Amino acid sequence: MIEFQQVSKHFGDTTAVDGIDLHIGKGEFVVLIGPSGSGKSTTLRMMNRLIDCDAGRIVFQGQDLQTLPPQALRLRMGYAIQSVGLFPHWTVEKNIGTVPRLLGWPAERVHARVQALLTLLQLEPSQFAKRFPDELSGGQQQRVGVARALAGEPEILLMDEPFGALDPVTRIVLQRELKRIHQLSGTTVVMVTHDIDEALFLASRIVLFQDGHIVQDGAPLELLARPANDFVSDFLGRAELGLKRLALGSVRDRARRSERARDSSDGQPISADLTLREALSAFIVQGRTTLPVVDAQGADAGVVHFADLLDARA
Ligand SMILES: Nc1ncnc2c1ncn2[C@@H]1O[C@H](COP(=O)(O)OP(=O)(O)OP(=O)(O)O)[C@@H](O)[C@H]1O
Repeated sequence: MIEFQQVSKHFGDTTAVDGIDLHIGKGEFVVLIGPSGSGKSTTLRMMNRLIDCDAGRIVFQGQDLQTLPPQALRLRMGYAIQSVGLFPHWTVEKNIGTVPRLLGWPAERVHARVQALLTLLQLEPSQFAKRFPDELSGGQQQRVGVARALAGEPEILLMDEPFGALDPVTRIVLQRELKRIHQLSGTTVVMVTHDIDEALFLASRIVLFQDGHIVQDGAPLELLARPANDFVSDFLGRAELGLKRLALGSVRDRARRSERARDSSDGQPISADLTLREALSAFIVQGRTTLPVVDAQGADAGVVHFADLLDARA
């Protein structure tokens, strides 16, 4: 899909990105993370040529990026940023339809796409399509920003701190939506974030930057189980590595289906959808070492034991 070969970028005396190699495959959800100033945004902006690299080569869908005109390239790539950047004098509908119109889609197709995206992002079209950006909350504006980035059916979705300015509750709701959209659409996503829990929740792969270099690149569990060095452990939160690992697993995978709770004296049932970290919390709150499990419909789904959390698999 997109490949960086020994790519560097300098701003005067500053080396923002220093000879990185990175290959992002179709359908991946890659999160770029690292301390402030480590080169994440520069790397992302080189993908849609908001910034051009000054050494190395970037190949997109088999073609050298330098041979692709930036305007045409950006119509093939969705881009969502923290400040959203909606056009203030355009309705939500017109904002979301920007790229499809530029691509020359017929009006009915643009309209249908906008309606579908509003629904996907849980903004009721009859309520929101005709509103202007200043008639929306911050979270709703972010949703419109994500819908606009997805509107032209991009080959790749680039996101720079898309949920940065949101309160923690709205942020988690939007993370869940983005995860669902990624699973449904299979769109390749590259996202920059500062939030390690957001990265662990969303990423199929995490790329950790330090001083313009990639220090580690792998699946979330791989980073947590085998951090490459002390910097990686510290960045992931050394004291909480175990808890973060638990957050990657779900009760569904550990429940003993053949066991059954006798009655409510065996504890308050927990949902099979909970993470193992949430289950740990439930064990502590209820003061028990086994808990009944129920599925999304509330039906009996077995029992989970405290000891099952210690299983090294996630
Ligand atoms: N347009 C620019 N002009 C000069 N220096 C720049 C420019 N853009 C980035 N830099 C420098 O390049 C380095 C990498 O910046 P970049 O924005 O890629 O980091 P980042 O990891 O995204 O940081 P943050 O998390 O703070 O957004 C920093 O030292 C930054 O000051």
